[in-house]
Amino acid sequence: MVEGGVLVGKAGRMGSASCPIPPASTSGRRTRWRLPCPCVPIGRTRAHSNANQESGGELALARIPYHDYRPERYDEIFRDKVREIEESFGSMLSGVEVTAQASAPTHFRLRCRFAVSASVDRDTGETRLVHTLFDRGADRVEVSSFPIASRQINDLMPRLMRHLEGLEGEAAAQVRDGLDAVHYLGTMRGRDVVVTLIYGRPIQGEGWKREVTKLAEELGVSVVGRSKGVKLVAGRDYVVERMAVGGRDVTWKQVEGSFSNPNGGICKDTMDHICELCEQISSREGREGDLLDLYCGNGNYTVPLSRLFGRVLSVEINDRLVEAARENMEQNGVDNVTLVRSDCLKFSAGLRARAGPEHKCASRFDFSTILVDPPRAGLDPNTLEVASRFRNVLYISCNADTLRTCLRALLRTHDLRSFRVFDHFPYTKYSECVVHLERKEAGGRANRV
Ligand SMILES: C[S@@+](CC[C@H](N)C(=O)[O-])C[C@H]1O[C@@H](n2cnc3c(N)ncnc32)[C@H](O)[C@@H]1O
Repeated sequence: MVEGGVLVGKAGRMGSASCPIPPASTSGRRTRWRLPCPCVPIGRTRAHSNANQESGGELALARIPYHDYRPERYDEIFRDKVREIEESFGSMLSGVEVTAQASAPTHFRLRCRFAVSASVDRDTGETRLVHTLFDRGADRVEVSSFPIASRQINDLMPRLMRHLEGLEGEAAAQVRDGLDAVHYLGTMRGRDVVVTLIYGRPIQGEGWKREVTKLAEELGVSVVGRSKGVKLVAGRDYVVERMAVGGRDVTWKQVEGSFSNPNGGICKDTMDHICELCEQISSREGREGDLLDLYCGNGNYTVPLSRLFGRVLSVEINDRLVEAARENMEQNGVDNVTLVRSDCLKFSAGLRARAGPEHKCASRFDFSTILVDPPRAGLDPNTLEVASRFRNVLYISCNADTLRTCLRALLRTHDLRSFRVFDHFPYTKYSECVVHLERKEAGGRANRV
């Protein structure tokens, strides 16, 4: 996957005992480079020297995500992934056709993280800044291009490094020195990008901002600087995504440093699919029930779904995401959503016990459907019990293992209606599964929570 990936040595700090390259002057133009540095110069890589043991580069690539990047075999890799998922769910899927949504095989990621390393060219002696990937304690692998990332990010990567290399004096001291890592957050359309520079030393407000503003203007991006306990912003600390979902335009803000879906195209496909399921639910039931929306993040699903339900109660724990969700509702003219900042574990415990402020809040709704999009750990027992009372359960899962456990529990009260696999994370073992379950005695029991 790491096209032209070159092993550049163990992650180390310049001047540290583990690093043989001193923080030396490289030329009159560039003075000191105070960066985490590679121990093995480009061109003399450990991968090459180990070539007789392992095929070049694979030793290190195996430890980083997406090591299985083979776009020419994408269809086959995805088919295998879907087959494995189907097999692992076994009889739970009986009577239901599993459908699958493939990703674009390249340029699908809208957020990426890299370490930054200094690398000395063996031939010219020039010090270059490079993006690297590594797992804790493992060798760093130089990334010369990153074809799983969007074209926009690929275009920015070398421009950012060349800009940083060219800094001198105060600008170099403020912006380049002590830079450990760089994160990119982009969008499907437009050129909205936030670049986050992560430092291993304190950054100072005015000086850093002055120098970084020039960089931001030249590259046409926003820049966030982070060091321990400090966050500085030149421009904006969010991007605005725009998409047509379920035939309507929606826009939403995705904040730097908080969760957003990495694969924009597949995120849109997932949204379209969930809107379709909800349209089927409301046309079948002939009424607009309410929606309980747990783990709502920045409200990217909430916005398009809000028009398909009478009212929506959405819960999210992260302050910044709740704030972004609030703005996203406003921006899209949504006025039937109640947003609650709360821990879903606590919220569900209150609903299960039918007591406390959570129960009081929820009892004002007439729910037909619950949508859950939890982290990899899946649903806790309280949420599972609460979900079992709903006529319709829509479960978005990024971990087939925890989904399997939860599905086993839910199938006691519900029938599986649909199961669709979305390849949010091509070339990894992970994918997103969207499952629709309907209560066995549908229409019989009210969904009072
Ligand atoms: C897989 S993300 C889904 C977010 C959103 N649906 C989206 O697609 O962007 C899971 C979300 O759950 C939130 N979260 C994690 N643990 C939580 C908890 N205990 N209570 C409430 N929200 C939680 C995270 O902040 C994150 O926004």
